[in-house]
Amino acid sequence: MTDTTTTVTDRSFEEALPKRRLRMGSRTSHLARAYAGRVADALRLVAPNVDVEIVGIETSGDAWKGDLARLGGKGAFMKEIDKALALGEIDMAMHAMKDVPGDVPLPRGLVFAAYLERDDVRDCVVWRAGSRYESLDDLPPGTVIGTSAVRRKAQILRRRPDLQVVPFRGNVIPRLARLDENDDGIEAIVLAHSGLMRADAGDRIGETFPMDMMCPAVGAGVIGVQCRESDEGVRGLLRLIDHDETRRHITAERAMLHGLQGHCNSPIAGHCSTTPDGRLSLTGMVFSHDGGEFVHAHGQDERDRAHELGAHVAATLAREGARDIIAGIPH
Ligand SMILES: NCc1[nH]cc(CCC(=O)O)c1CC(=O)O
Repeated sequence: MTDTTTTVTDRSFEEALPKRRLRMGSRTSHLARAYAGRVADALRLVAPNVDVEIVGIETSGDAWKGDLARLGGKGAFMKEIDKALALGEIDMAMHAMKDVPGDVPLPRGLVFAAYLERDDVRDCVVWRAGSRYESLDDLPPGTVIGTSAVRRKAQILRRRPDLQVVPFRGNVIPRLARLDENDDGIEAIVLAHSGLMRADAGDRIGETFPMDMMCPAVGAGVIGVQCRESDEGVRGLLRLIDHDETRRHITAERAMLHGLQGHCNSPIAGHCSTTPDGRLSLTGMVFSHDGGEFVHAHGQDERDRAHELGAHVAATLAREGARDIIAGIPH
C-alpha cells in the first residue's frame, strides 16, 4: 500500500465517523494522567470529531504499598483496567508498556492497537534535595541508593559494587517527595528520564546513564493503547496514531521477554532499535540479583522479522544460562 492510499482511507474514515465520545481508562497517578493526555492529544489531531474522556481507575498495584511480587507482580497495574475494558465500561485503555508483564498472556479479546512513538529510554539519577553529588562515581563506598527494580539494582552494582541498594518504590511524584524528606539515609534514587519529563519533574534529572551502562527495561518509554479486538471502529481510529517503527521494536522486545518467561521480579533488560540500513537490532540482558552474574545477547534481522528476532535473542540468552539465573530468583 502506498502512503497516498493510506491518507485517502484515513480521510474517508474520519468523514464516515459521527461525532463520538470515547472513554479511555488510565491509572490515576500524575504520570499516567500525563500519558493519557498525550494519547488524547494524538487522537484529537487525527480525528477532530472524536472526544476523548479520560477515566481514572485505581488499580490494586497503586493501592498496595508492600512488595509487588506478593501481589502477583506488575499485572496488578492492569487488572482492574482490563476488566473495565472487557466489560465495555471504557473503550480504550492506556498503559506504559514497561509495566505490561511478559510471562502471562494478555487477556483474550483485548489488543494493543496503537503504540505512540517511543520517548527517551534512558534511566537517570535523582539526588535528594541538598545532595552535593553529581555522579555515581563521586559517591563514598556504602552510600545508599533507592530502587526496587532489580534490573536497575544489578546494573548499578555492576558499576559500583561498593554502594548499597535498598528497595524504594511508589508513584513518581510521591517518590520524589519521600526522597527529599530523607529520613532513611537515601542519597539518590533511579528513575526513567521520560517519566520525569512527563511528570513535569525534568528539573530533577541528574546523571543520565548511557545505554551501555544501564540497558533499559523492555517497553521503556512506550505508551500502548488497548481496545477490544472486536471493536473495529476504535481499532481503525487507533491505527491512525500507531507508530510503525515503535511497534516493530516493542514486538521484538516483548517476544524476547516472552521467550525467557521472565516473571515480574526478573532482572531482564532489552532494547531494540533500527540500524542506519533499516534492520532491527536487539540487545537482551539477564542479571542475577547482586549484578555479579549476567548474560548478554545481541541479534539483528530484517525489519519485518521482529518476532523472530526476539525469539532468537531469547533462545541465545537461554543457551547462555539465562533460565538458571531467572529460576534462581525468588518470585
Ligand atoms: N515502573 C514505573 C514506571 N512505569 C513507566 C514509567 C515511566 C517511564 C516509561 O514509560 O518507561 C515508570 C517510572 C519509572 O520507572 O521511573
